[in-house]
Amino acid sequence: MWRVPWTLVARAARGPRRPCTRQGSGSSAPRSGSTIFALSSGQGRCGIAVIRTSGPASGHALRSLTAPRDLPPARSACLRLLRDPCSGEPLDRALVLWFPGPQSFTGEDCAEFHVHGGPAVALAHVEAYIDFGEDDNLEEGVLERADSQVQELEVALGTHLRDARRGQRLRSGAHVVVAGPPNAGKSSLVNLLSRKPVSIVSSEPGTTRDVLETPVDLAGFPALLSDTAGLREGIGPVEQEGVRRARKRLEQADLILAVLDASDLASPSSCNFLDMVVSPAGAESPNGNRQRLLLVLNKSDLLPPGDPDPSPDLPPHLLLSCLTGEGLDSLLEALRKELAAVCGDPSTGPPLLTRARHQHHLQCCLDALGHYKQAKDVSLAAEALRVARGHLAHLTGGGGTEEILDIIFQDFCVGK
Ligand SMILES: Nc1nc2c(ncn2[C@@H]2O[C@H](COP(=O)(O)OP(=O)(O)OP(=O)(O)O)[C@@H](O)[C@H]2O)c(=O)[nH]1
Ligand SMILES: [K+]
Ligand SMILES: [Mg+2]
Repeated sequence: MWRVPWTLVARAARGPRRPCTRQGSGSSAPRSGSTIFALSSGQGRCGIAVIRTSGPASGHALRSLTAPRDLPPARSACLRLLRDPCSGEPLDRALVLWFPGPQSFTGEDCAEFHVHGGPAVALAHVEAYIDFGEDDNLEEGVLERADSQVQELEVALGTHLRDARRGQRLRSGAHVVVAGPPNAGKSSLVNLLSRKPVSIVSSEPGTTRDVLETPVDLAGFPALLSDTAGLREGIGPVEQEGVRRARKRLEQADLILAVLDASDLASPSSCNFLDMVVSPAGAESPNGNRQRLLLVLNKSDLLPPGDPDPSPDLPPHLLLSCLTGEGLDSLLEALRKELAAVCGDPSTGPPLLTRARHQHHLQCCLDALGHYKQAKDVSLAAEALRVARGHLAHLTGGGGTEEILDIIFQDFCVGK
């Protein structure tokens, strides 16, 4: 909910339906051609919402909402009082920007409105009830409205917080663990993906004994790639420790790259790895998550020609030859899809919380909203909202006491 109704910007962008009687608006009728408008800030509730218009009526929309002042200088942010173009009623004090075409993102005339919203308006409703509850002018259902807005805010914050880990992965890198039986070509794959000789490669099974980490750019995503010891039983104490560490690393993986030797799928170590690592990853864990895993059948160059898939019964898999590089492009494409899901794709998904500070304040805000719901007394409920607002203000810098009083007088016509 914004203090400037969205529909008003829409109406202004379409041009006036009936003549405005306000004096000195200076607004000229829009030129022909359609003007579009959209909320261009992120999804969900926010302290400031940005509404953008593009098209010939943008200048008209901006002029009529900021009348009697004229258009701000091009491409400079200006603070303006926004008013309902017809009634002249003040709506919000907002930052506005004017981008005359063709020097704009779209090439057309564009305008931006940075308007207030969010917690100050939820909180103002409750405070109005406390301070002016006896007032006949106070609208019915104010508290019910506040309750439902708190509920919406809770849902939106919960969604953002669940995204937090994805944001952290995007910043610090997803943990991608390469695992498989001895000699499957795990180290060869790590070297291929990191484009440098990170791990020793040899024909001797049990070459890699410890976890070897290397930061890499995997299909455009930052990742921490770990090479691990081949998983097998009946070995000496040093290799056993390597296997223990490999298993531990597998538990922490955001994505497992499971490597098998395509020419050796029937061996006990391959079967054992399929049973112990690959099959369980397909099953849902008690918390409803699935371990992400890409199954790679390496050494495809050793397969007899004309036998494209050595094992159609296996779970979905990719064929690869680290020796020839065949299948690498398909693997990178599969990695890109998996990592976009793990890290979140910043170009398409909701805004990601990449900072621990953001996460902390959003969690505290969510806790305070929980206290609001439990509060038996309306003053305690308002105090909980004040705390919630304080945490959000750390992120947005808005929603002060004056702003709240402003909304009380504006929305509820009290004291008049
Ligand atoms: N033909 C063929 N040989 C490969 C391929 N990839 C790896 N190799 C060979 O397979 C052997 C084992 O490779 P590594 O990369 O050391 O295998 P690993 O899984 O790391 O082995 P451990 O660390 O001992 O568990 C080496 O001789 C590699 O040259 C491939 O695609 N084709
Ligand atoms: K080896
Ligand atoms: Mg190795």
